[in-house]
Amino acid sequence: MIFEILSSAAVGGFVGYQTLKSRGMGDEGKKIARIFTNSGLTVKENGHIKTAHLQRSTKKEWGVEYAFRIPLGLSFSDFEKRIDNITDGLNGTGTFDIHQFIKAIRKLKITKSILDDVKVLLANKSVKKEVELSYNGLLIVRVFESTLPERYTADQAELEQLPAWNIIAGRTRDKIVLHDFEEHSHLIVAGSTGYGKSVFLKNIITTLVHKQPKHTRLFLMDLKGGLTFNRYISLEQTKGVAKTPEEAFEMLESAQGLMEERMNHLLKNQHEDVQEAKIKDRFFVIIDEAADLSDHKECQAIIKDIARRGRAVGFRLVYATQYPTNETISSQVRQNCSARICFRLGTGVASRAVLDEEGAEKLPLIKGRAIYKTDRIQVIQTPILDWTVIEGLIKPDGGLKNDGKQVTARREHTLIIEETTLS
Ligand SMILES: Nc1ncnc2c1ncn2[C@@H]1O[C@H](COP(=O)(O)OP(=O)(O)OP(=O)(O)O)[C@@H](O)[C@H]1O
Repeated sequence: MIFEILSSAAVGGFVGYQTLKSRGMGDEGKKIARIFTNSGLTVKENGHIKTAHLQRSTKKEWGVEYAFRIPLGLSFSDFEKRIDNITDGLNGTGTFDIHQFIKAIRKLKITKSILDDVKVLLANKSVKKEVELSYNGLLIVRVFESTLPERYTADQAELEQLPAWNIIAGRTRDKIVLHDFEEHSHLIVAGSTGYGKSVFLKNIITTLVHKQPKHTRLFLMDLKGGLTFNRYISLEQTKGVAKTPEEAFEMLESAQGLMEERMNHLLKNQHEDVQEAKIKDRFFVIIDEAADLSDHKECQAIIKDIARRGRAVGFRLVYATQYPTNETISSQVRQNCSARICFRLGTGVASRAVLDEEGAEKLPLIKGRAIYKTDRIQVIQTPILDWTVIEGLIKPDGGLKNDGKQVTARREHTLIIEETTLS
């Protein structure tokens, strides 16, 4: 089950116009307990009806965190199922803050559209708070005063601070979430068309190339025609860009050959993995629209092999698709991808094919809004890297702005696979 769930109803609300003053923290805590009781989250003990008991409430920058003790006989998932009751209860008319509303009205500029602006304020006056639930021995209810941003533009300073082999997965309301390719070697990226998969893949490539120019090696496969990776073709880190299943097969065979070579090297030197062997190079096999390879048995066999054996030898698989099903994402790939990033999907069935649970179909219609799943689940806004930022990191002609490296000449053919040495 999803540990943290956002109330999509609250997205887009005029959250800036309300504060906790409408109800004190104590009142709100009691109100949440009442919502629990009224929505049936109770047990009967010694003739008394009991629900979760409020242990503490803590004011945070982003809102208030409440910790409840769950009574024996109820579980976290019982409460999770009532997320909508909690959210709706907190956003009912009872939370309407007249003072804040008047303040908001005063802030309005007197223009022709003032009547419309007031209507919007009225329509949104009770759509304010977002709620997340999690469990750490206590039931944690986080009530947010601010919504997730609808756009998050990562800047160069943020990229510079990233630890090695980390990329920015996105941001929540209160923090930036990183994806660490050393910890979670393989990643599934899924989502309906137009919600941000390609932008996310570019974010991965740009960050890796910028941060680890000497040690990043890229096998790029774009079965949608090659446009996604167009600007990366000439990078010296790019070992090739495949655009058809045939080219992808050739590239995958080459990647598998290198993987085998590394495996033998580690075996010969009695190392368990690249970290222990202090081998710095990492090979990223990035496939955009991987569903187009799902019928290609030979490609599938190699992809599964990379997913299964790649981690120890420094191979990282990024498997992106807009058509997630049990057929397009094989069970071997799913089992070996300990991280998944899932943009909005059309159905709960599709969501289950990526996340092993529903949830992606309930994400709001916001580009870049995604569920990031590792050992926990977080709803994030993925970064959008402006081309000006990318071009600040990667020269337009394909060379890198790193260490005064030589600019690699643009290649004639897209599929060029080079030999490499262990380092
Ligand atoms: N993180 C983001 N934040 C804000 N807007 C975004 C974000 N990611 C993508 N977008 C917007 O959505 C558009 C489509 O994104 P993108 O090309 O990544 O979609 P896609 O999922 O790869 O779609 P397709 O599968 O059809 O290629 C982008 O051009 C951009 O305007």
